Order: sequence, then structure tokens, then C-alpha cells
Amino acid sequence: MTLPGEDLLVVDGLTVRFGGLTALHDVRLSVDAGTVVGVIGPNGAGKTTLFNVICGFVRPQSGRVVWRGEPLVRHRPEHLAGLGIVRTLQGLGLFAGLTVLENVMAGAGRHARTGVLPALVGAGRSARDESDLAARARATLGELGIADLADRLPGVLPYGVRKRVALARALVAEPDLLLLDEPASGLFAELVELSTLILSLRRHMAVVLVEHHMDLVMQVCDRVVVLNFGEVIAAGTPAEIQADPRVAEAYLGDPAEEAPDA
Ligand SMILES: Nc1ncnc2c1ncn2[C@@H]1O[C@H](COP(=O)(O)OP(=O)(O)OP(=O)(O)O)[C@@H](O)[C@H]1O
Repeated sequence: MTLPGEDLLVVDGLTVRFGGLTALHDVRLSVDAGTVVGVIGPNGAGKTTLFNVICGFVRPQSGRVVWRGEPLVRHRPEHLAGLGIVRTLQGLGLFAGLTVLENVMAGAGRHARTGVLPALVGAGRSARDESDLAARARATLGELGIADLADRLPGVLPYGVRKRVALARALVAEPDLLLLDEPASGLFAELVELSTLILSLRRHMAVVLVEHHMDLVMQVCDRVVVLNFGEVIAAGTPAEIQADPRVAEAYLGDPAEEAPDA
């Protein structure tokens, strides 16, 4: 158990190159238990690459990811849930042939005693495990206001509801660190609820939030890290970031983006 205020995750001097392109250059950040850290920056700044390194999808040329004081060495995405780290995907990644409830149960991660495939069909879990997990999955759907949709297939549901299902699947794993990849995209009416939810998560886990929606970032984050062309150009509280001229300048170069003081 990591206590509030302790570094849960440290990203130390990460550099990632794709051919001649430097996607991340000497990136450092740390995430304390019980905090929400925002990672923002214009398109192509390196936010997704940073998540991909933390998750083990991309190997850095140099630098390291330290989890609970231990460097993650050759870790792979499938090991993450066992470590207590869960990521939501921009593309949602729900299983079309499984109900909402089954999709959420498939996220049980380190609490499932078996691998993903047996877990999907329920093999290898006792009836007791199965019913405990189903109860937890239903409770999580209830917290997100969609318990009544447990038996539906995700494909027939609106995008905003599918996003909640994907979030429920991440939360049912009870991670210590949740990597949230653009949770607000495609949501318009539900931003207040989303910010309330993210703030409530801090009681149980740390959150790293990649998000273009600046109102949400500024409302929910304890600290914000700003990437531009793969480098950290600013880090601080939301108020410090909003007042930082380097940040405004980075966004002004990209009129399609929403600047932090918008
Ligand atoms: N697999 C890859 N191969 C080559 N270049 C890549 C690869 N992944 C990312 N890049 C490049 O690395 C840079 C950083 O991309 P990344 O997707 O991390 O940025 P981002 O901040 O997440 O952008 P966005 O906000 O548009 O999602 C970009 O120039 C991108 O084109």
C-alpha cells in the first residue's frame, strides 16, 4: 500500500525516437498516490507515446519507468493490471459479443485468478469468485449510472454510454493507477459528472489524465505537465500552468487546439 504523498509512478528521463523523429526527449514526471496528474500539449506533443511507454507498448531509447520504487524492466501491457495499473483506451476496446456486464467483468485484472481468455468464458474461476465479481461489476455500473444496461450489448448503446462501460471495466480492476486517455472526447453533456467522478477516484487511486478538454483538466488535476514537441515545457498546479506564457505560446502555434486559458 502506497501512502498519500508517496511517489507511486516516476518517469525518469524518457527519450523515444521513431526513426529521425524524437517523440519524447528527457521527459520526467512523478505521480503521487491519491493525486490526479494531467498531461496536456498540442497534437503530436508525445502524450500518447508517454502512455505507451508506461504501458510497455513502446520501449524508450533511454530513461525508465519506476513503479513503487522498482524500475519496470521489459514489462508488457498484459502485466499491467497485475501491477495495479489500468489504462482506458481512446478506441474503447469493448468486446462486441459480450454484454455490458461481461465486458466489465473481463476487466477484473489482478483480481481474476485466471488469464484473460479463460476469464472471458468464466473458466477457472469458482462460482463464488464469479458471483463476487459480477456483484462488483454491477456495483461499478451502478456508480456510473448505467446498472440498468448490464445485459445489453455495447454496440447498440450511444458512444457516451460505451465510454462509461469502458471506464467501469477499468475501475472494476481496482487499480492503484488509472491512465485515462481522453475521457471527455465525444462527451458534451456529461462533463460535470465526469469531473465529479474523477475527483472521487482520488480516494482510491492515482490518475494520469491525457485530455484536450481544458476545463476538465483545470478542474480535476492537482498537477499538470505540459508537453510540446516531446519535451516538458512546464509543470505545476493548474493556476501556474494557466499563467505560464510558454504554455500559451505552445498552443498558439496550433490554432486547432484549445489553449489552457480558454
Ligand atoms: N509508431 C510511431 N511511428 C512513428 N512516429 C510515431 C509513432 N507514434 C507516434 N509517432 C509520432 O510521434 C510524435 C508524438 O505522437 P503522439 O501520438 O505521442 O502525440 P500526442 O501528443 O498523443 O498527439 P495527439 O494529441 O494528436 O494524440 C508525433 O509526431 C507522431 O507522429
